[in-house]
Amino acid sequence: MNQHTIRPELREWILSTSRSGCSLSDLLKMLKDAGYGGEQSRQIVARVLNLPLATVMAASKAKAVGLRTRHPQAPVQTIGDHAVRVAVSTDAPVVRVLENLLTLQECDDLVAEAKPRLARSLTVDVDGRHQTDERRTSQGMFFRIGETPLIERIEQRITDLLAIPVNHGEGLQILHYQPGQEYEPHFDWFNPDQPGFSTVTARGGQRIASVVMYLNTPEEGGGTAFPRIGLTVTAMRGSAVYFAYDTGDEASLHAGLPVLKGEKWIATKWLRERPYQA
Ligand SMILES: O=C(O)CCC(=O)C(=O)O
Ligand SMILES: [Fe+2]
Repeated sequence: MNQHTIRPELREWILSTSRSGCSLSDLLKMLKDAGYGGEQSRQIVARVLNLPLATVMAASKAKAVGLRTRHPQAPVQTIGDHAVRVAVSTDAPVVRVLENLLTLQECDDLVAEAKPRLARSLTVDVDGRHQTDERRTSQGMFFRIGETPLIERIEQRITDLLAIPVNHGEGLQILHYQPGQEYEPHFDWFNPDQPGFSTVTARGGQRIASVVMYLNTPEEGGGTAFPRIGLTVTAMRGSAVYFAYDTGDEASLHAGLPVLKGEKWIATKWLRERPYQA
C-alpha cells in the first residue's frame, strides 16, 4: 500500500482514536469491521502511528484478553470494617456462598429504594389502563452505577471483594418474585452462536461473573439451584451467591427455584470482562 492512498479523514480518525486510549488490537478490529483487510489495516496503522510493522503485527495476533474476578477465599473476607463469610466453595463451576455480603439494613433499604420504581414501570407499561400484570412484578428494575450512596457503597464492596473495577459492572438489577414465579435454568454468559451476540457484547465484552444477593428470606422455596452439580443455595436475607464462568461453561447453569410461599427479592450484579460504563 502506498502512503498517498491513506485518506486524510482516515488518518485523522486513527490518530484521534489512538490518542483517546484505544488499544492497537481494538483499532485493528474496528478497521476490519469497517471493511479493511487485515494486511491493509496493519499497514495503514503502522504508517499513520509511525510504528514498526512487527509491533502492529503482534497486536493483531494478541487476543484481546479481558479481566477476571478474584474468587473470595474462605473463611472470611474483610472489606474495611465489613466481614463477609465465605460459607461454601465449589471449583467447577466456581461458586461461593457469601454470608453477610449485605447488612440486613442494606437489604431493607435496597428494597425500599427499588419498590416505587417497580410500581412506576408498571403504570408506564399499561398505558393508562391501570391494569396489573402479575408477571411484570418479577421483571424488576435497574439502578444506574453509583446512583445512590447505598448503591455506591454496595458496588464498592463488590469491587473490593472481587478485585474488579466498578465500571466493569452492569447496573444493579432488582428482581421481585411472587409465589409460583421462578427464573428458569439459564447461563448468564452470552452465547456467541446467538444472533445479537456482537450487539450485547459490543460494550464491556462478555460477562464473566455474577453476584446474586438475597434481600429477604422467602418463607419457602426460591433458592438458587446449580443443577449440574446438585447444589441449591438457600435464599437468605443478607447472603449472596457469587459464581464465575468462561464463555460456554455449561456447569454454570443455574435457576431461581419457584417461590413456594412468601416472596423473594434479589439484587443481581453482572460483571463484564471489559469496562461497561463510559
Ligand atoms: O433468582 C435467582 O436465584 C437467580 C437469579 C439469576 O440467575 C440472575 O439474576 O441471573
Ligand atoms: Fe442468572
